[in-house]
Amino acid sequence: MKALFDNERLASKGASLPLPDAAQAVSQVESLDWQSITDSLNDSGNALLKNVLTSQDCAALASMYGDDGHFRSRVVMSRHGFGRGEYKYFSYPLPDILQGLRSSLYERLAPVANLWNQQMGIETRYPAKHADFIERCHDAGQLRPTPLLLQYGVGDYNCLHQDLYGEHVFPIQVAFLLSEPERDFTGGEFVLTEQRPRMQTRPEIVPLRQGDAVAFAVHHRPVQGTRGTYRVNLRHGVSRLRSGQRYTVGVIFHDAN
Ligand SMILES: O=C(O)CCC(=O)C(=O)O
Ligand SMILES: [Fe+2]
Repeated sequence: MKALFDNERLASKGASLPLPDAAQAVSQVESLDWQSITDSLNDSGNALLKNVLTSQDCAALASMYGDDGHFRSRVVMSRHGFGRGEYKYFSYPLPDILQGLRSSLYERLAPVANLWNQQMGIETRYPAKHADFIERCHDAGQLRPTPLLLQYGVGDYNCLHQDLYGEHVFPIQVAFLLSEPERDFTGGEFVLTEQRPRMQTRPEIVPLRQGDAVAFAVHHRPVQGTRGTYRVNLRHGVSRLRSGQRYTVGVIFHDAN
């Protein structure tokens, strides 16, 4: 339980650890097996990205929670019926590690997003570079950064939802687990549901460890059926924490109105 108390102490004091270096995290992203991640996204709408962040990166990111200089706003989930727990949206400029992860992940995911749109008969195509997609968001008035840091304590949970913030949507997002299951917290599973036309909803738990990430569909994805392609509707959330404290970083590629 030591790490938990360290996190708690840091968060409550508002002390941040030294900022992690972006270069190592980006090279970790680049060394992942993107063919198998792409296959997993196409087959099941989500993919596990193992060991992207070191435990030091995770501790440094979680410790930012107490330092309001990094954030543009704070949301207490129970006030909005979103669940229980809270989160803060980062402000621009993002910490280097998040800026680096956001653009390197985008470059790998954009081809998958383009294939999905083609299969779903959606005309939108995504440029190769994240900066060009962000310019499209900003030109449409979606100016506010969406990457966020979430904090859960005992009894907290995140209701099933979709992170849509305006007309422009990048259809895949990524969440990083900063805490270690069974050591720092119990419960608190990352949950995905997939609603298929005229069928019952399919649940899935993604078994994340500290430093892992999950890439998943924001709202729809194509599924190949016997009579052609159909669209399924996805939501994600977090089951109730039974004990401890859990931090995550969410990387959403579109900006918000
Ligand atoms: O805390 C989590 O695992 C889920 C976070 C989330 O909703 C998001 O990253 O959009
Ligand atoms: Fe979310």
